[in-house]
Amino acid sequence: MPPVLELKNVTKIFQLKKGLFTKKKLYAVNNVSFEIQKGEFFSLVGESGSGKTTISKLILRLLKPDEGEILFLGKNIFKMKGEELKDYRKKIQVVFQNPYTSFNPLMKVKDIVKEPLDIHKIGSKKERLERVEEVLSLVNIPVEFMERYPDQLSGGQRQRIGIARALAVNPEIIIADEPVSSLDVSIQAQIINLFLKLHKELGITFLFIAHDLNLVRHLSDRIAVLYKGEVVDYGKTEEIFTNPKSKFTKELINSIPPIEF
Ligand SMILES: Nc1ncnc2c1ncn2[C@@H]1O[C@H](COP(=O)(O)OP(=O)(O)OP(=O)(O)O)[C@@H](O)[C@H]1O
Repeated sequence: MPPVLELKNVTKIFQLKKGLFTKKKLYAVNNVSFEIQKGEFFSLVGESGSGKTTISKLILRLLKPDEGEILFLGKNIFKMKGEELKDYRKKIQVVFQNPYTSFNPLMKVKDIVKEPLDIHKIGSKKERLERVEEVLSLVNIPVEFMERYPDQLSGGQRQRIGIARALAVNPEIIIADEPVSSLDVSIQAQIINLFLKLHKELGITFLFIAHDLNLVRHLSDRIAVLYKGEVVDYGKTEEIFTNPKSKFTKELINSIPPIEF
């Protein structure tokens, strides 16, 4: 079976204006390669500006690479059209960083979670609502919350709703882009434990994006460390922690105190 997702020598260049008539090339993502196998918890770690969000935008086809390929189950995502592209959009779901801004405040929880099922026309009206109940229970949100609006929820509850929404269409992979960085520290551990549970119990494939290496240590099967757009360390989590190749990864390991769960 091919990897769920594979990046092959992907480069993304932004043209920055330097002066009135001069431009400078910024290699936001530079010759990046990694693969994510089915059922794997894979983390992409790097400091601010290292290219993490650009990579997730490339995977979501919101940007096009200047070089390289991105393959989903062996198929080039930039060659997909029509039904194949719709299917790709269904199979790759995202949990965003900020649960305060990622939902329509006028939509009830049940409609927020149901929306991907509506968009992809999955199931009958009744089946869609049953699926909403099912995924809410997976993220430990009581069923009575279905009638609430986002501003009636705490930050942690909102992020659980975001995760339920991503789960609704039974995706092949979930991209979680810094999903706990806007939450209180006390809530972060709860949400991290939820990701761990979903991965262990349901075998969901994750691409988890974070700036904190120690945060992803207990979650990840494998990690890629990004520095200035390049992958400087890539491999099994414990190998990276015991034998980091790059100076930057060593600094990351030593600079941040381990998180207790
Ligand atoms: N549309 C754009 N135009 C020009 N430069 C951009 C654009 N998007 C990103 N960049 C630059 O590309 C580099 C990588 O940005 P990116 O947002 O991918 O980093 P990041 O690792 O996700 O950072 P953060 O954790 O702060 O979100 C940065 O130097 C950023 O300023």
